[in-house]
Amino acid sequence: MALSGFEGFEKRLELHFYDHNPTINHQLGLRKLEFESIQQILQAVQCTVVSAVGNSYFDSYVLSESSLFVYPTKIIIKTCGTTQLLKSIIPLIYFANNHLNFTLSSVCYTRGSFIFPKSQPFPHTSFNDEVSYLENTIPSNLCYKKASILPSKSSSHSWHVFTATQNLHHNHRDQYTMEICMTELDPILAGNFFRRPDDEKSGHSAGKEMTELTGINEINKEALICDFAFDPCGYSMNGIDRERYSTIHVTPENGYSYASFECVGSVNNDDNIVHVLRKVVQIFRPGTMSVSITTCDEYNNDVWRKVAGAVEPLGLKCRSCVMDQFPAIGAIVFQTFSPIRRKYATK
Ligand SMILES: C[S@+](CC[C@H](N)C(=O)[O-])C[C@H]1O[C@@H](n2cnc3c(N)ncnc32)[C@H](O)[C@@H]1O
Repeated sequence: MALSGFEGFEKRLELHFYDHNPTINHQLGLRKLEFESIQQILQAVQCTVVSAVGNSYFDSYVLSESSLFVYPTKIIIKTCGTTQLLKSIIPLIYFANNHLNFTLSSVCYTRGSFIFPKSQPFPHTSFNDEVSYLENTIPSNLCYKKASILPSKSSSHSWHVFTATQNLHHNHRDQYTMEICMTELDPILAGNFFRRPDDEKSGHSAGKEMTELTGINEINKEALICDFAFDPCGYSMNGIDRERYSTIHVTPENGYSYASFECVGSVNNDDNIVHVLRKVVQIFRPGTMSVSITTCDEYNNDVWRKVAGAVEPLGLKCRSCVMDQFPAIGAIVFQTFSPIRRKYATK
């Protein structure tokens, strides 16, 4: 941990691969990578697996610093603290290529603004360094590239995005990814993510207790939840529901409290966005919250209204809203919110 405090803001990488031998790899694809290979990739990042669970669609790992999801042709890896996430790219490409004959076809890197930027090691020392590292690391077939910082009125919340793809075809037209970052959590609610001293519980059973006490289990009642409570505080969970993941990570320490929520969903069922946003706000009551939604261009025209309409009745006000387009990835709408008054509405 940095001397200043734990860096909650995660770095997130989503990598898509092209499978040259779909008949040999069957439907498992990247899920066939051996656990030793995954451990080597995580060693480069400097984190470890805390627990793992899978279903017939994908494998989900809770990490010492956040989460990893492995689908047949897609990997999502999200890490916080002072981890070196971008160092996973070279071993990932190596294992996917040499063990499975997969080729990297797209990269999407996103992150918020670090609370302790000076504590970050290379290549996370600045967004410029991250972009240079990415450009020097990814193969040349990923020729459609874009780097952008989506600003907000609050200097502590801006959204850093780098994308690179090998073609302009949009693969997931009916899917959205929602990434929520929250700071200045309500101190009483943040207290739910501290363990009682000498509780003698395992990280798993203490995590399960936090999941139920806070209502995290009600965000998606269909999801299988893999949760973990750190000692003396901190919480991580992955939810798996058919082909969809969700994930929450909490750094509850006062002064640099932070929580994140991320999920994927279908644009055809966007009522879910409203339900999820409202639950998340009620669990953390943040002082500042950012919401980033990535999806196909057409849908994003009115998603910002849906997001604002979900959280404004709870006492939050939209302070900024920007949109940017990325080749093949789609549009990203980035909004920030803070309470109208210090006190939240109770409904
Ligand atoms: C790994 S968790 C959740 C990560 C998530 N990205 C976040 O910060 O919100 C981080 C929280 O757990 C605490 N923690 C306790 N032991 C830890 C450990 N061994 N590794 C990482 N975090 C630990 C940190 O102080 C922090 O409050």
